Amino acid sequence: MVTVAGGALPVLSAWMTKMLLDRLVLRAQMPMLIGIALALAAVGLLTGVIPHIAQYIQVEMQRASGLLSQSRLFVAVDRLLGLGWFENPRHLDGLRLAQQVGGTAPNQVVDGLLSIARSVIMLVGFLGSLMLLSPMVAGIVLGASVPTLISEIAISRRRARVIRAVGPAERRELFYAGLLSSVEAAKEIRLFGIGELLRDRMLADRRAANAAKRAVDRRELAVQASLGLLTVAASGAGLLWAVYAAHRGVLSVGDITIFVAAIAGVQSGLTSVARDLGRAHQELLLYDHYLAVIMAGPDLPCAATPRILPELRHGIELRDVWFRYSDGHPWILRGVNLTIPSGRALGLVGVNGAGKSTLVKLLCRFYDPTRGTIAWDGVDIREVDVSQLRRRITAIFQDYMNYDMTAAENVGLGDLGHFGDFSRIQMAARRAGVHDALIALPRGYETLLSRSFVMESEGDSPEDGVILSGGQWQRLALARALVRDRRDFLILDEPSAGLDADAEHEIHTTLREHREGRTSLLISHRLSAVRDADQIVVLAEGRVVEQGDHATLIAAGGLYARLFTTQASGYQDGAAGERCRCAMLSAERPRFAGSDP
Ligand SMILES: Nc1ncnc2c1ncn2[C@@H]1O[C@H](COP(=O)(O)OP(=O)(O)OP(=O)(O)O)[C@@H](O)[C@H]1O
Repeated sequence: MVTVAGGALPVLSAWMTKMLLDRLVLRAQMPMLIGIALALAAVGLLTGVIPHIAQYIQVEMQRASGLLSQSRLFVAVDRLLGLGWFENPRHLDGLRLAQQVGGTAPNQVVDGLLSIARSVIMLVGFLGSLMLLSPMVAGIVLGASVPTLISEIAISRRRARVIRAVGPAERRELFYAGLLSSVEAAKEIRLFGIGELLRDRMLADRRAANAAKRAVDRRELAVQASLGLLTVAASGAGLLWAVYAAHRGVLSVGDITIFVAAIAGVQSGLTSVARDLGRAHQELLLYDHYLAVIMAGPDLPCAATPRILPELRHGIELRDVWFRYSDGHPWILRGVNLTIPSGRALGLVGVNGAGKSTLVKLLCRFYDPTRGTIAWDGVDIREVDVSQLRRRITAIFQDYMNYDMTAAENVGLGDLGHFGDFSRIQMAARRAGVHDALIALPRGYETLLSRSFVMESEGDSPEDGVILSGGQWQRLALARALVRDRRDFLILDEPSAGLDADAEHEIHTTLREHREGRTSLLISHRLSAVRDADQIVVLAEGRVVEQGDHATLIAAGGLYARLFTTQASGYQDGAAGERCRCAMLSAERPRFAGSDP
């Protein structure tokens, strides 16, 4: 309705102007002239109001489709089960473009089509008027617009290509901008004085993106300018013909008015049809990125008929597990065989880069082994539903998250089924030794752990948020793992790396009690923390090189014994401490039986 009116009103206005002028020349009666003038004013009023109504409807539609597309996009992202997709820069570029166009493209296309419909209605009206006055001029003006149409489509393709090509630079620019404004990076940026370097890189990326876009703009400008000349020449010729015809008395004064309006209308109608078609075409090309994310297949193979995952009774077994992150990467795990018996604690030890956290990622099925299998009571974990597997596991990861949410939410996220269960949250926080610190916060457990956001609903001032210390954050992450109670398998990847000596001792005592009778995997560089484990596995260069309980491994005098002795002596005196540091550094490249001599 708004579209039809938007297209028809200019034509109506032109015809009414013609009528008015012709009646004036013919000295028609005053009431008739006033009637036409009033009708013309009403048309003018509608012409003024309708664009605002159209604008309102357009923005409202944009909001609705933006919400829908954002929701669908992140449902699709959340459906991805593994981590591999998120480590692929092409996917991340695609995701950014998808976010950019997902909400706007459908609207832009609909707007474009409505605008084309409006222009076509106006075109038909003016072209019809022009045909009545001079079919030849109508043909010339129409013909002159064909090159514009073709060039708009070509430019829209080129623009879509450029938007795709500058994606990585724009994402890097966002990354640098994020660093320059993030509180986490602020310390290093200031101390190392790297702000200028980051800023220069950010601006270089922006300049590169701008240069690529400018090249298309310039091309468009050149093409449009030359085509504009062609159109002006065509309409100028038409106007000359009209003046000549009026001079000969073939056209009236009113005819001249409508002729001028029709030429301008046809030209602007054709230009906007070409422009809208080009834009809609460009949006559709970019919309492919949104569809690619929405329709992405599963990133991990899913069993057609998943097997039921039983409660863990016997154990988790890795059978000849080989893994590398991609064909181009080196092997990280090389034929690992090990069993985590049900109800027992397994300690996993190894120098930096040995593959411990990678093994954790495989156990949670963030990746599948490249070769070999991981079996849960004999069932290959690839044959069960991933979410079922993960429901049976709880973990604190080495690179745990700090959420800018309240303290209670930071813990409660560990078990969404009991998200609001404050007594459970409190119990987990007590176990993790962070309860006292949380109740001492300005709003206790309801304190927002952020200096980046405020709780607007609570009317907080920006100064009210709190940032915890590193060790407190770590305890909170531990509480998040512990609130997820009654799970079959507990993974603790460096749960005490950021804790002071007392806290570490206290946490490990608590965890020891908590692990009692549960199946757990404990990874720690502090060997005193793993010495109580039922079995300790030493991983080096992706292989299990030693296995046994603490006493057996010490007696064997291998890598574990060396690391343990070095660490223990480091606590005894300064000189030994220095030896310890050197030994730990040399342990970066361990020597063990069967390795380099
Ligand atoms: N996503 C990844 N893509 C490619 N390589 C990776 C990835 N994650 C880890 N690696 C590589 O895998 C190797 C093992 O890393 P992993 O984090 O498993 O070691 P780790 O034994 O846990 O070490 P640390 O004791 O330092 O935590 C390292 O060489 C690392 O560079």
